[in-house]
Amino acid sequence: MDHFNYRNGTLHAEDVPLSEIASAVGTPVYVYSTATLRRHYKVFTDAFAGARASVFYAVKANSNLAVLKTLGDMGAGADVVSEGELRRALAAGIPPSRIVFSGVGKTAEELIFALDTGILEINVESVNELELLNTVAGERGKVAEIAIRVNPDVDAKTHHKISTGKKENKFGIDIAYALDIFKRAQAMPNLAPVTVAAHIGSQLTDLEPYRAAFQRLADLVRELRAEGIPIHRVDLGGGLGVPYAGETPPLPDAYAAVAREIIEPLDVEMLFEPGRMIVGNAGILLAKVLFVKQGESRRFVVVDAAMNDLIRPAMYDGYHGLKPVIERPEGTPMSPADIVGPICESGDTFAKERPLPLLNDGELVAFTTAGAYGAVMASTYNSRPLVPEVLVDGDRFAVIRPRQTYEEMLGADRIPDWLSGPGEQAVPKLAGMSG
Ligand SMILES: Cc1ncc(COP(=O)(O)O)c(C=O)c1O
Ligand SMILES: N[C@@H](CCCC[NH3+])C(=O)O
Repeated sequence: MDHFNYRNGTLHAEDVPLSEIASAVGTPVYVYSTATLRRHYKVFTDAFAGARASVFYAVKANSNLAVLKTLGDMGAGADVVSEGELRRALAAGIPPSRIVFSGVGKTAEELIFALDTGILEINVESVNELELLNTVAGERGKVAEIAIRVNPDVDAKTHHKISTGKKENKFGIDIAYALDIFKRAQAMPNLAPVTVAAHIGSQLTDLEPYRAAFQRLADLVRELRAEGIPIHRVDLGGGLGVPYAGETPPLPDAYAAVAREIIEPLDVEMLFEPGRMIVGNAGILLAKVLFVKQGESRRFVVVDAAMNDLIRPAMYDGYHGLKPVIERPEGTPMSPADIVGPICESGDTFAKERPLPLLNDGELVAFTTAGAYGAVMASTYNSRPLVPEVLVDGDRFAVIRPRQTYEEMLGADRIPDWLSGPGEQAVPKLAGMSG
């Protein structure tokens, strides 16, 4: 359930007409609903009521500070995957004790920053990382509590680009090596391996892969304990899917029931890292139709948003619903249309042959379920400035990230002296050219 609904014939975010946001901020613009954010966080945490469970929101899904603060104020922790995300979580007021650091390739600088910050734990994903962390922790006179992320070799049955728990994926330590590697970690003077972690993929719509993975983790915990390694937390990752196109992902209650059934008997604290499930439906991308172009065989609707603003359709063939901001009466005839952006690539297509009502030049449309992996994956490809983000709360809204200006975008580049010296022409020489 979200809070983007038609009221008086026009699409609203909570109590604010989207047309009002477009007039104030322009398009394209991401719009998020506080009520949906809060609702989804609550539904997820309620599913674990009475359990020893904590939620570490996966910052990568939407890292805007206002979004982090909204969730952090409700008690959410943060799962971060870079120093940048760690700094964001801290800036939003999330205490270090509620932060975990995942990721397959952390730098020494990032590990040091995490240690100095005193976060809850670092999720280690390779032997080399164990050694590096042991060294840097030793240099700082610390014993770091760590999780070891294992790869349980389970097929998450999701898009291959976002599946992370199969042997052929780069993530975690093969579960077959886990016992040995936990023992090595245990023997390192500056590490305390206390957590078994896994994350098998994103946008899961089936509980069975979770069941299989959790079972393997539970077996591993028993094995580790039998070897004297005192595991007291299990980090079960994130990945719960959302309905983009009529999928019926498991509800948090059903997901929680599986986790509780398999993990609770171990008497450990359960850590969860949901991202998309919390923010996906809490955001839309509001855009304007520039031109409707009738080709010989296709109707193209060219909008002012593009793949640089929302890359999911181009990258994962991701589906996002499209709603005209002005509601159409029931029974309005539909005909297929391709929704495309202005970028010079055919991949800049949001939807192909999507049944849609007639759309008019200049009218507003909303791409739905764009709160997760939308703004965070934006780029300035084709020198299109990053689009703004707006947060709605009831009948008020605030710009939580302004539109990048052309000055900011161009000002980030530097022209070296040798191109801009007096009397020189700023034409780079081809490699290998003399003179
Ligand atoms: C380690 C880790 N935790 C949590 C998540 C959050 O995933 P999702 O947004 O699918 O819940 C991800 C991304 O898939 C991840 O890599
Ligand atoms: N970016 C992906 C999800 C990646 C999950 C990262 N762990 C998507 O939009 O579906």
